Amino acid sequence: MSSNPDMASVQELVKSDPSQVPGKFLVNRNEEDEPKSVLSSKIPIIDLSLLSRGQKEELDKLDQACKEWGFFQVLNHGVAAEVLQEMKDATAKFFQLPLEEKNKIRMASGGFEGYGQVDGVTRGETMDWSDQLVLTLYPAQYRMLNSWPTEPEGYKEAIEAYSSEVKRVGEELLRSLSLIMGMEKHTLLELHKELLQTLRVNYIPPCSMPDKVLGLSPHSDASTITILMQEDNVTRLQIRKEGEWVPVKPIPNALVVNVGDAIGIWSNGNYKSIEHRAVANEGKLRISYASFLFPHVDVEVGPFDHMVESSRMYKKVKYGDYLTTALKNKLKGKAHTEMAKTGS
Ligand SMILES: O=C(O)CCC(=O)C(=O)O
Ligand SMILES: [Fe+2]
Repeated sequence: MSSNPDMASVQELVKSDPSQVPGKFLVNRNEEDEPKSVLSSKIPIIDLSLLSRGQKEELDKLDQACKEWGFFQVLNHGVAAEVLQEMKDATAKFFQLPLEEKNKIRMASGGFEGYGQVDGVTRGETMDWSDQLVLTLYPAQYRMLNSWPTEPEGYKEAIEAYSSEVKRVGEELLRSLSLIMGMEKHTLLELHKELLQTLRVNYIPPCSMPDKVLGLSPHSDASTITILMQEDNVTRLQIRKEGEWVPVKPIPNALVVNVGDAIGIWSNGNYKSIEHRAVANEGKLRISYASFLFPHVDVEVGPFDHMVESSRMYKKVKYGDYLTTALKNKLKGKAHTEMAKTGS
């Protein structure tokens, strides 16, 4: 992801002329590409409090969810509703600030943090119908504080409060994942050397031609896991299940979790890091909050021997190299995963 400082934000574009959709945003979407909602209600729901107690049935459910879906919604995660709400309220206020104000923390060209857009046009690709705010949260010493919003008042604190809760939930999930992957509770976390956490806020404005654009192009996440907060009552996230797009209907106060590529590789593909995308809609703005948890760049990620049944689907890759490839291939389906495949 890189950002062109001269490019107006999608939000500004809509503000100046809601009927206008420049060609660089137009994508070809055909009939098969349209979502089928029949499977929506089947997306697994996991109770974190049961996982934390080590309840066998819930762990089995998590195992199934990772194998069959790679996506699940988490309830009883213990994050206070106010913490979620304050994050949403402060973020809404941030995006309402004038462009000059948001531009104070504009993502540098070729950089990854701050306020900006996913710019694919320079690579001959279409652009996503969204603006972003990207920040590194943990380890705290990696924070680039000059990319952090100084307004609205209390936003930094809201981000911090929300993210420290996401970290707790993430670590809890990684302990359960470690168990269902046949290891000690702490093994997976230890393998990370350092657990990194980045936040991407996705701002998808309404669009007069919602079927002709994508809020976020199809991609799988390069992370270990991703923890996503959606808005209630706005369904925009779709996940690819057996070739079909399945909408993920928000459950109030639930967190959506997906298996990222690192777990996909460690589990030799037993756990699915699946493609997902976000669509726009004519009437309503939608903001989402994706927290990516991932290992230190020096960590070698390869299939665990005990999870390889017949053939090894992936080779060992240095996570930093993998991440760089993923960032360069930004949101191009699963193209970036090729580098870790055996035979590549
Ligand atoms: O907006 C969403 O629901 C999905 C966000 C996402 O996939 C991402 O930021 O990687
Ligand atoms: Fe994603």
